[in-house]
Amino acid sequence: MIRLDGVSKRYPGGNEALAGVTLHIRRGEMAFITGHSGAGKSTFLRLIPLLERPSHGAVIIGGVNLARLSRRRIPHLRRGIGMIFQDHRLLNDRTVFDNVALPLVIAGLPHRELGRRVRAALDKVGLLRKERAYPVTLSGGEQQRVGIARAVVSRPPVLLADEPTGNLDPALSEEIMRLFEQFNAVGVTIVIASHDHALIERMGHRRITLEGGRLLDDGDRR
Ligand SMILES: Nc1ncnc2c1ncn2[C@@H]1O[C@H](COP(=O)(O)OP(=O)(O)OP(=O)(O)O)[C@@H](O)[C@H]1O
Repeated sequence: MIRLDGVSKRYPGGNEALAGVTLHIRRGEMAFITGHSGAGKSTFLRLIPLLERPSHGAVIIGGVNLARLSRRRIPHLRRGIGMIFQDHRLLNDRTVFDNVALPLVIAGLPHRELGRRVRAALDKVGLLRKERAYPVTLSGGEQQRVGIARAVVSRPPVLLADEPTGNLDPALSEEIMRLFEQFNAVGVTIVIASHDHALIERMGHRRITLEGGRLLDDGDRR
């Protein structure tokens, strides 16, 4: 599903953020990317929806080498990938409903269908009763769950999360991770960058460790 073949990434004027990374995350898998600050975790995630391009090597998503993807196919690639960020990036002047609806509005979904889909996504993250609330009135855990609802509302087959629990206490962090597991249980491929070793250990999924941009350890046991 997500294949990296000898991928290196050097930012202009910067050092090597990724160096010779080769790995395969299968369809329906749930994997954690871990490593110290600056190890290359965010860079790894950003290559998948083509927010960055590798300096060397190939990124292959669903059998498609992204280097050969035409510019007009990029929106299609991105529609298939839900992204979740540590700071959740919600629009504070819009309600929870409107935040979650945004990807569907951009995709031009008919209004009636939109309400049904937004409420289904809010229901999955347990926030149906908050649809009229504004993000600032919610707790940190609730805001993150709105971010997750927004990421899953168009039912993408892939979810990428960059430090989704970075601002949350241990109990809320575990709750968010269990939510990801529920999406994984219905077949969504999930990749989560996190430095919360204790939590990752408890979750017991594949753990991919980067160090200075290199693949230090790949917990792929298959
Ligand atoms: N846009 C950029 N321009 C230049 N250098 C960058 C850019 N983004 C990242 N880097 C550098 O690439 C390296 C890897 O960064 P990256 O953000 O991928 O690491 P990370 O493991 O996600 O770190 P953190 O846990 O702190 O977010 C770092 O040395 C960083 O400074």
